[in-house]
Amino acid sequence: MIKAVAVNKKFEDLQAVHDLSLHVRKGSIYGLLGSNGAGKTTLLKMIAGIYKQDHGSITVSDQPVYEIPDSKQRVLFISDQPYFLHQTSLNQMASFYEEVYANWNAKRFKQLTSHLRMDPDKKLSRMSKGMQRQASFILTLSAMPDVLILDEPFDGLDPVVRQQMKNLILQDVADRSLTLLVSSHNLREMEDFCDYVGIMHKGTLLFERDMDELKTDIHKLQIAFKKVPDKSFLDGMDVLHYEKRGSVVLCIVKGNVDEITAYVESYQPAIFDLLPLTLEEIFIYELGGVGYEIRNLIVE
Ligand SMILES: Nc1ncnc2c1ncn2[C@@H]1O[C@H](COP(=O)(O)OP(=O)(O)OP(=O)(O)O)[C@@H](O)[C@H]1O
Repeated sequence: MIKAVAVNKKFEDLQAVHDLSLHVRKGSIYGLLGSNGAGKTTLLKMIAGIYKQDHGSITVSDQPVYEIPDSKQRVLFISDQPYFLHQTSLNQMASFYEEVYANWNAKRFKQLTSHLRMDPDKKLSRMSKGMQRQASFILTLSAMPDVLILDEPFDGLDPVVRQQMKNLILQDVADRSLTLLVSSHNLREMEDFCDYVGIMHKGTLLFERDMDELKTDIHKLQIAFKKVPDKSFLDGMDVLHYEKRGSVVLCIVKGNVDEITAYVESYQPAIFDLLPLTLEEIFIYELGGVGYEIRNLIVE
């Protein structure tokens, strides 16, 4: 659905996005994580057709977004700073959206406004930051996009509204295969919300993976032995990290659960636990030093 290939973007001397390729499948939720200044917003704006890339190609449903203005009907972007026309209310913005977006759904607009208990006649500039953000969601979801691009969308929302917004999005993903690309610093929130995750660092994509695969492919082993075997024990597994504390061995390994279990049990451990890792732990072990740097920056 969204394909970026070898994309570059420079601001004067600063290479904000460097040779970046990314693929978001239709009907999936792709979480773009990364430290401050990694280039997430720049990339999202290029995918939304707001900036033009210097090199490389960006397509949505095989059409180049920047060159084909019609794609702006289907690809909508909610920025981290909501923007509304001067002195307008939600109802007035809705009239504007109705003129611009061919798929505008007035019934949905009314339902969402009432569901979120928003006053549609109140001036948006007099609303709180969180309410303005909700107004952006209402307008954007009522325009019925095929692709929604969100830049740190949940910042400034209280936990109840945060969950309501996520539920609305999930409903559109399930009902009409909405494709979502969302940037965030909040690793824990993205862990539960996304199907795919990509990590940007200094303008490049370090890592792009399916969330389920990611979690089923890497494990933490805690093994207590009566007599700890020598280090050749590790040679039979793909070990990312190893620690020995007395008779207890702690390993982070990649691979198939059944194969790892059979291998460890052949050494007749006294106690053996195989545990899942959090997304945060996976980054740290998979990305080595960069993982530590990212963890410090992107976890709340
Ligand atoms: N319009 C611009 N003009 C000049 N430099 C820019 C512009 N927009 C972004 N940059 C620079 O490009 C780099 C990437 O910025 P970007 O906003 O894309 O990062 P980000 O990952 O979204 O960061 P954050 O998480 O802090 O929002 C930064 O060094 C930023 O200063």
